[in-house]
Amino acid sequence: MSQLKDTLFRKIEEQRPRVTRLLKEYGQVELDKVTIAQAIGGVRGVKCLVTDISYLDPEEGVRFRGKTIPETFAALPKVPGSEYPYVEGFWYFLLTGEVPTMEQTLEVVADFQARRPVPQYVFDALRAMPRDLHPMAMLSAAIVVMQGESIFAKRYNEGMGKGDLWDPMYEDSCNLLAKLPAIAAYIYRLKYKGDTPIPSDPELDFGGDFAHMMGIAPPYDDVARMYFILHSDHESGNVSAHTTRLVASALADAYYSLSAGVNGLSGPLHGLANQEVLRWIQSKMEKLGGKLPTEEELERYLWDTLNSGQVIPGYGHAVLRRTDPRFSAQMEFCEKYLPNDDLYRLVKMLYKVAPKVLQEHGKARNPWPNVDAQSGVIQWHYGITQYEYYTVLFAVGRALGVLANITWDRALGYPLERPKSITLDMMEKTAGIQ
Ligand SMILES: CC(=O)SCCNC(=O)CCNC(=O)[C@H](O)C(C)(C)COP(=O)(O)OP(=O)(O)OC[C@H]1O[C@@H](n2cnc3c(N)ncnc32)[C@H](O)[C@@H]1OP(=O)(O)O
Ligand SMILES: O=C([O-])CC(=O)C(=O)O
Repeated sequence: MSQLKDTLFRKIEEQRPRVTRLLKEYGQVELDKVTIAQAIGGVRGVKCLVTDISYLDPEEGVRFRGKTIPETFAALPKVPGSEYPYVEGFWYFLLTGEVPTMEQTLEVVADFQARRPVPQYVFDALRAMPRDLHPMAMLSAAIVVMQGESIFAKRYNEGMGKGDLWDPMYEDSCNLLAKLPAIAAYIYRLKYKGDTPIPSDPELDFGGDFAHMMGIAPPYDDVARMYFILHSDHESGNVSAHTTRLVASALADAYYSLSAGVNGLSGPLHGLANQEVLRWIQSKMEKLGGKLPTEEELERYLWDTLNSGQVIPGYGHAVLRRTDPRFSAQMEFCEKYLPNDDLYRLVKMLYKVAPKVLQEHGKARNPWPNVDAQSGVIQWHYGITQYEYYTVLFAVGRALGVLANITWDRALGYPLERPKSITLDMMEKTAGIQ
């Protein structure tokens, strides 16, 4: 058994009695109450999910396994000559909560390299799709088309007991993760680079190989590592994480579950917002003949967008109540590597103007930027100007978090998710209206 799997199993055995005790001795303790506004309003704020992979504090932002973003970057082993950690070491950390040594990290790197080859039929399937299909639809289809590879589904059909299902879920998760960079890069080169895929370099790490297959020179390898880690997890109530987990709760395998989660990420209020930010900015610049808007022009554009009933993409959040630290982490990167980039200057101007406008508008509970307000700019700078592709990058990162979550869900024996619904009549009766 690998050191990662061994450590994971030890951690699982530590956590199982905690769940059993909570259920048996404290199962009736109330965690929360649900109001009518919450039931109608997307279950906002109701504490009814459990995960240890990450936690989102409204003021502080996300912590992965208890560590803030800067703490996470500082703690994990770095790729030699790079400023950012191995994605593989981060996977070890997300799964186990332990910071791996360099040796443990390199074991995962080698394990992922061995799992990396993508079945030819995935590429054939991608080639058979309409070339103008959205890259998120291509990614979701490429993931689900591999469902026949699922070890989880095989073991389940062979009658494997519930308590052991975490093992094939872990195996499927590692297999899927290791293949995602090649699939994502293939989609990019097929759609936007004249059908010129670049084969994987078996010596490279997850982020390095992705940059290589995209055909983009360093420091894009570090951009990829940073990007995948930043987008990985945001506790389990967000649409992509929750969808993945919900589907997996019916004991669907990782291929079905991740494909479903990727579909959820494709909504413009969720992961697609990063493409929308660029689309929104570009549309203004086109109207100005390619010029950057002034602060006044930008403010007017913000009001025009709001007055036409649309949202300002990249701003607001269902949980956060301050600037997203993932936005700040990317801003730090921009300050260092692309301080004079026009688009970055515009994003900074937007950061100055938009919160004021949103506050004055008075609807959004959080007028501050989220991760999506910043991430497209970096990609654009390194040549990925096809903004409809940005959510694919988000999805590769998000796979780390959601696959860690569903592995743990099976380890802790969490059951089928099935909240109760009521009718409007019943709700009115409860409210004393009828
Ligand atoms: C990775 C991620 O998923 S991060 C989020 C990415 N999404 C975006 O950036 C899209 C723009 N933002 C939004 O649409 C929202 O802020 C969401 C979807 C992220 C959160 O939604 P909610 O939790 O419902 O936010 P909130 O409680 O603040 O909403 C209250 C009102 O303010 C509006 N509002 C919230 N954010 C914005 C915004 N950026 N621009 C305009 N209006 C907004 C909501 O649409 C809602 O209006 P309504 O009462 O007419 O329905
Ligand atoms: O937490 C959320 O609801 C949305 C988000 O930022 C993410 O999933 O990364």
